[in-house]
Amino acid sequence: MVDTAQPESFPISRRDSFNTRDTRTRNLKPFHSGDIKILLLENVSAKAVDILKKAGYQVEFHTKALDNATLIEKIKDVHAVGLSKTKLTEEVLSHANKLLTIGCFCIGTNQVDLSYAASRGICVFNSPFSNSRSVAELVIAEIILLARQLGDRSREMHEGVWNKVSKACYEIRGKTLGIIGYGHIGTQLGVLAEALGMHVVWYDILPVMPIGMSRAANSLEEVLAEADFVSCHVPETPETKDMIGARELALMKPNSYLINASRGTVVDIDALAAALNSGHLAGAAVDVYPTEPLANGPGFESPLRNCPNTLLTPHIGGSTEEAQRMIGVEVATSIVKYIDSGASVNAVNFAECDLRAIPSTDLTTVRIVNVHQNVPGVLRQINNILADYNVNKQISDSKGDVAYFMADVAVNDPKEISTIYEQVTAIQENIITRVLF
Ligand SMILES: NC(=O)c1ccc[n+]([C@@H]2O[C@H](COP(=O)([O-])OP(=O)(O)OC[C@H]3O[C@@H](n4cnc5c(N)ncnc54)[C@H](O)[C@@H]3O)[C@@H](O)[C@H]2O)c1
Ligand SMILES: O=C(O)CC[C@@H](O)C(=O)O
Repeated sequence: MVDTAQPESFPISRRDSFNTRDTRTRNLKPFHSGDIKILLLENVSAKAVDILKKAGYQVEFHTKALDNATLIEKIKDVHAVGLSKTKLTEEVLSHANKLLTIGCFCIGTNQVDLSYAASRGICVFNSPFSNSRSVAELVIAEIILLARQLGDRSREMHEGVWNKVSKACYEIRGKTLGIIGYGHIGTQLGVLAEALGMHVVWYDILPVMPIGMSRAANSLEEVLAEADFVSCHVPETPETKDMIGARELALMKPNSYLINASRGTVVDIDALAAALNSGHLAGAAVDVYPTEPLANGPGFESPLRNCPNTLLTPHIGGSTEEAQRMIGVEVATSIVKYIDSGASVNAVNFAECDLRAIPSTDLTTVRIVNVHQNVPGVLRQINNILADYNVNKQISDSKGDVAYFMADVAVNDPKEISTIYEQVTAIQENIITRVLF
């Protein structure tokens, strides 16, 4: 496979080009930083822009998503893309000639074709829990708003209608919260709900330790039958598609409430609208939709518009200053570490590998970073190439069909860097090879 990922400033052949800025460990770089181009979409945090610029990269920043044609044009020439909801399908990624890494500045990674990206040697990072607390706090607010019908009361007041009622308005103390998906967000939510006096019952496909007084249910159905409020916190997978449909809504207690701040595919929206309009459910809060607009503005359509006691928010579960700042730092740092030193720790579609840093006194060691097809015999070929060198350390791991390899190799003459690079790149199963020094 042809490797076009090595920036044009590679290879160099002068020993004085070894980077020795750090006094204790070498900062590895195979290229002039200015060659590295980063495309940032959808207004990712200014913190991320700072980190990527400080790394010396060229950063192109967009506040909004790009249309598909523009995205395809731009992705041809960049080494990293940062996004939140933009879809990077196989079709889009097939145009990426230089792309090394994708940063999802969010938790969900369902917008990227992860396995196709891996097959092209593109390492994808996300921020697995930086916005979990923000989502959990929003859901807590929604539980209280629904129980008190605050959405409807506020709308009526804005329309000039005074409507003081207490009928079917409740405290949440002593009520049962059912959590579907007891992961980062589900567990945070459970802790907050218990602090407000709620009972918590949850369902997860994994055997997770219950936190506080919460209790694991044996099935989804058990949660639906018991809970006054049901809140979904599962990822988008084939198994979670329409996980809450007409059957599941019918199993929920009369006058209970449904909350979905996970993914729009998890709840059948038409069935939910029917359950609200019939009065079976007393209310719902929805933050995510099967299809979502790419830009702010009018024109949002949904069968849920005008349903009674229904809170609709524009996918803002993780939209707080705190969360966006933390996500910006975490994902931008992962991108820099991957580009500059090959570390794939926290990758979602790659084996996670890292090697300890090279001491600043060691001016002869280079780092070989290689992505290859995970088939027998490739490591033997790589190690045959490295056989005449002193390999200080190496690591290899695989995920599915793709394997990742890193080795720190002492070279006698910087000219050998190009030789190693060319030989490893020539291996038939090679996907991407980089030499960092
Ligand atoms: N609204 C927002 O702005 C917003 C913000 C962050 C995350 N999210 C969404 O919330 C989802 C959950 O986030 P998280 O950080 O808690 O993820 P997580 O991976 O920590 O937890 C998800 C949990 O769901 C469980 N699960 C998976 N499939 C299941 C199934 N079929 N039935 C029951 N449980 C199942 C998993 O075992 C896991 O424990 C994310 O995948 C993302 O799509 C939305
Ligand atoms: O804020 C966003 O764009 C995405 C938030 C959320 O859905 C996530 O997956 O982290």
